[in-house]
Amino acid sequence: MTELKNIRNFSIVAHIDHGKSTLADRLIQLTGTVAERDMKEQLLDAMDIERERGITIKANTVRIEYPAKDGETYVLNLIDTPGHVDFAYEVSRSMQAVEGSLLVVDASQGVEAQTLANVYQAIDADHEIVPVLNKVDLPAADCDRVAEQIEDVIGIDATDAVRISAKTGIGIPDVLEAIVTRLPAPKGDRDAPLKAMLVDSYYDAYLGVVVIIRVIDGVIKKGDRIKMMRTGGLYPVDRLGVFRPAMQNIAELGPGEIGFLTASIKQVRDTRVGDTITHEKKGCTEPLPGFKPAQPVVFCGLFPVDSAEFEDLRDAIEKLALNDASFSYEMETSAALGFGFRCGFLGLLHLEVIRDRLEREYGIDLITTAPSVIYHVHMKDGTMQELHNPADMPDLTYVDHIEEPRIKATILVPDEYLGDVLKLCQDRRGIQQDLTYAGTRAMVVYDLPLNEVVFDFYDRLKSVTKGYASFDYQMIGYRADFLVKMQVLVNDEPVDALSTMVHRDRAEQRGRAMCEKLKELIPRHMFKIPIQAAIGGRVIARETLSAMRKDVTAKCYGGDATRKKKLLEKQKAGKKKMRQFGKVEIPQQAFINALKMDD
Ligand SMILES: Nc1nc2c(ncn2[C@@H]2O[C@H](COP(=O)(O)OP(=O)(O)OP(=O)(O)O)[C@@H](O)[C@H]2O)c(=O)[nH]1
Repeated sequence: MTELKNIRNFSIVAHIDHGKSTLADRLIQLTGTVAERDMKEQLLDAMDIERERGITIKANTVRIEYPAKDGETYVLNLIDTPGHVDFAYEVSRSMQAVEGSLLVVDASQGVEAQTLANVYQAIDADHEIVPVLNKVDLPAADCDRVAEQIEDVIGIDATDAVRISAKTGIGIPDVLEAIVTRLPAPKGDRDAPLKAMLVDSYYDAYLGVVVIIRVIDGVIKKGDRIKMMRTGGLYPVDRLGVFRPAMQNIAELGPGEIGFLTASIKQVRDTRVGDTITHEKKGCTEPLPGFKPAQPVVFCGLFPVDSAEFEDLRDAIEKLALNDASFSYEMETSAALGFGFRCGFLGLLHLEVIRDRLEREYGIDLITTAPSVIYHVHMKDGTMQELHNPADMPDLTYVDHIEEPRIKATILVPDEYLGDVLKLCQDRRGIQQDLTYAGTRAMVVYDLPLNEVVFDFYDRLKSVTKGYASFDYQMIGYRADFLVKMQVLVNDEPVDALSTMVHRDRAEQRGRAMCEKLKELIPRHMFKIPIQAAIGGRVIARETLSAMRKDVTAKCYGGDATRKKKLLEKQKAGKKKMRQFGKVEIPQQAFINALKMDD
């Protein structure tokens, strides 16, 4: 066990491509955690395993031993954090598990959108922050300007920013010294009852569920019987260890330490990020504050393009769910799409990640239906139903009112794009709460319906701001509004998968846009296809996709007029038949693209 004063726990925050992974590799290499000649092999190994098992190894924590200039040897624990708003809760938990952050900024680029979102999380967690200017080897690097920018925009002192090149190795020893001298040691009480935070967990094919923990107080040993305070689960600790970065067993973990345990836990679902782990007997009484169970907020249907692949899809979804507690699913059938699953996600990125993995790793072509949020449908008899799928909307005569989830969205944007951002938020039924400036960046806070954000808000925001806006949100609760279910009828048949909930005032506009889009997206058939949007029984928008005309008379060179007429009549009858029974083929991308609004 390491003494508290010789431990430093930290994370690295950075914008994509600013060099976070390269720096982490360098730190590991320089401290001999991995012998030089093993370096490549080690990293490759991990990737192979990842590929082989078809899972992402989530545990990106590593323990480094560093003999500092003061003659003492320090244990440095690095925790990697996911970098997207969907995982904001996971990020905030990992941030709680460490005392400091390295803020890596590319000295040739400067502070960018994600730098801000991530660094504010670190500030919220009361971290000591060491700014690191990376890529000083590049001719375009301008450390003084970027240091000034960090001070202006983020408001932290950057006079002592460490200047490095993670690529060539310049300055890496200074980073290690800065970690030891500028970040605080953790606090904790060895003699208090065990209190540890569950930071993360993942499924390993050989070891089962591996749980990453940060010990706050007390000591955990192999063989101890532990209790998860939120879920109530009781387990004996089979194995205790640290990542260096390969797994290494260890006899005990004390206050301030970060490591992993395995305890015959069957599924990742049985572990909850942010839970408090203590001893079954003589445990601590108060769990750690701030625990929030992962709650899916965005739902959509996933259907196989080829219905024969339904069983494969089921297998794949079950496998993914084992490793992801925040993802939920249940079977669903749709008249248009057959058998599939209604799945719940933490947000849109999460949805995309899962969909991508199903397609790429499991080779299943999918139809994704319109994402939806959970509505609260208040019935006239005083009861409330949660609506996850617009297709399940109860009969309106029994409905009193409908509430929708709202979010508080914080957007940081260079001021030249502010106008576009305000317009976008306004278009999405946003209510402005705040507008302030930090340097040349504006920070706007909006109260927005989640419904208006789940679809393509983030894409639109990125496109109107050329990628310079950062966006973060939190749920703030439910509020009633005039919401209706809009159905889409293709060839007079309602297509459930295209049903959406919309605000009544926007329904016509949305309906029209959707019908126009579908007209472009559905290929012509041999018959005429009406495409309609309707609320209840009332059609509010309509387009007609004209038929592909097959000229049956073309073959009758000359010939007499009656024969031509006969043939045309036959064709008409045939068309009628098809119109009646005809099945319209709606291409896969139509389900998603029809909903993209061009504002
Ligand atoms: N010239 C130069 N290139 C660097 C330096 N550090 C990193 N790079 C390069 O920058 C690119 C991004 O580096 P990564 O370490 O993958 O960045 P990251 O922040 O981890 O990016 P993500 O993993 O995508 O979040 C890579 O091509 C690196 O080789 C540096 O000091 N100098």
